[in-house]
Amino acid sequence: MECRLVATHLNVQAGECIKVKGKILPEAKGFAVNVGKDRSNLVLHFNPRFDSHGDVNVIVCNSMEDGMWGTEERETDFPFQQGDKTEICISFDTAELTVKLAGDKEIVFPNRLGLQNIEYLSVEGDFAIKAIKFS
Ligand SMILES: C=CCO[C@@H]1O[C@H](CO)[C@@H](O[C@@H]2O[C@H](CO)[C@H](O)[C@H](OCc3cn(-c4n[nH]c(N)n4)nn3)[C@H]2O)[C@H](O)[C@H]1NC(C)=O
Repeated sequence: MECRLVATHLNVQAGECIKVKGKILPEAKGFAVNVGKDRSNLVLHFNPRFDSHGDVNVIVCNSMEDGMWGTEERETDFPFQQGDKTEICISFDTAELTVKLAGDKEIVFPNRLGLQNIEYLSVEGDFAIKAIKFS
């Protein structure tokens, strides 16, 4: 997937929120928002798939530790449409991450790495970023 943004040396604390706002491309196959310590240690790979890797309209969440993927968790309640504007808010504590989506939908994913702060953010794939907000 094409890398759209990489932010490093962040210091996002538990309870704070990372907001990613943008537009899903009209012919999107998928996009991903990754947060963690660095590119090889992701506490969350949040990957909506419209049609990629054999998945259609599925959100795949996973972690990565020392470059090795963990076990995927999949969500088929899919609140995204190709061509739409959308906003994703990621917050976390030492136990879990919460991803707030459109329509008051939430996805909770375990903080498998036990991270107490987030230093790394990347956005990949068919997504045109409008704004990134840390609050
Ligand atoms: C059925 C047997 C094989 O399982 C498939 O195995 C594929 C390869 O691992 C899985 O796709 C990967 O799933 C990952 C999340 O678990 C990622 O979405 C990965 O694509 C994005 C990606 C990121 N990165 C990456 N490397 N380093 C960093 N920071 N990012 N490398 N590839 C995808 O290529 C794919 O989701 C998985 N499918 C199932 C149903 O399990």
